[in-house]
Amino acid sequence: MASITPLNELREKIDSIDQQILELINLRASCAMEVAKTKIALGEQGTFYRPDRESLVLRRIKELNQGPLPDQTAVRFFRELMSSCLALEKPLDVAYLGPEGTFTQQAVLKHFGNAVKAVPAATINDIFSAVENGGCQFGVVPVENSTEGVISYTFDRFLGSSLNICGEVEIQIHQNLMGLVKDKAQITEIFSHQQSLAQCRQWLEKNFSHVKQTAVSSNAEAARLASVNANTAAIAGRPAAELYHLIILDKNIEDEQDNTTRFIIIGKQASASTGNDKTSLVVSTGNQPGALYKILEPFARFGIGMLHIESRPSRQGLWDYVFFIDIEGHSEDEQVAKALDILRDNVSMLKLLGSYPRAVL
Ligand SMILES: O=C(O)C(=O)C[C@]1(C(=O)O)C=C[C@@H](O)C=C1
Repeated sequence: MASITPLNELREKIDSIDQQILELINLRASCAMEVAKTKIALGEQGTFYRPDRESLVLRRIKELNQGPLPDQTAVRFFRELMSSCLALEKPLDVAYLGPEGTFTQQAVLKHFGNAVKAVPAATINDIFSAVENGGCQFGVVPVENSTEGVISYTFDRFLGSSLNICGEVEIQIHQNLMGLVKDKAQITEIFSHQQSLAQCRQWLEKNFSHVKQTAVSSNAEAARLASVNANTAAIAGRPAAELYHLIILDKNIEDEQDNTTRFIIIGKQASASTGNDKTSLVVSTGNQPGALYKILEPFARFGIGMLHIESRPSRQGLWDYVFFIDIEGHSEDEQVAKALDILRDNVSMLKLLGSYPRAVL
């Protein structure tokens, strides 16, 4: 039999490694506190959080990682470590679509780590307002879902806002049926957010075609309602079931297995170029001939990939539209800046919503 290392010997080794790790993470934390002093001395105390730097740190960890821990695990550790370092510099308040237990709250924690204070807001409008009036430094709002398409309210709210997009995060959405009763035959009403009901449309049709469906303000609110109304159920994420002590009756009931929601981080500050960014903008052309061509041509000319284009009513006149566009690159990158200069001349309105690092996690 091959010789094995005694357990106590291995545990002594682990204890010693843990001690070194602890010393090192505290060394890193002290360094971050020094960074804070430097930022204050430079008059940059308004921008302790640096999305560009964070994405560079996380990407570097991914490149450096030799395993056996998977890249995603290594990155998650450093995500938490940086989150705690930032909290020593300046604790962040981040508004999200509450109540507790929503997918937007998961998005906050995935993007910022657990050391931020996640502040629930009742509506997407309230998230924008909380950031605009300074109650929270940042907000996280959903923009599109791979099954159901764009969250139009977020786009519309951006039109009248001066906030910037300074990051993005994606969450794979798994929907679950949950309730107080184990017997599904007793369920007379199902609560969920309208987006989630839509993401489970076929499943509901197959399993609960005669049961009343009620759209409510969030999945977590649906779970709360199911916890206080007998013979009802909710469709929501796992954290909502835990929060409201509900039994998961069916899991992963979304119609599309890759069901993913993309969220953006909104704030007052801009993010510097990292070499792996996206830029979001909104343009209006009026009803001129070749309008769409005039939008697309500058990007084609400078070899800039267009990731998304979406038209929305401008709310300025009947059949007048604006285009929300995501492109590759940062507005300060040379080629992107050139394309934007030309685009500005081609359209009646161009508003940059922000350049931000691509999601790492
Ligand atoms: O480099 C900075 O500007 C820091 O404040 C340090 C640090 C980090 O812990 O690495 C912390 C917070 C910022 O969001 C980015 C990075």
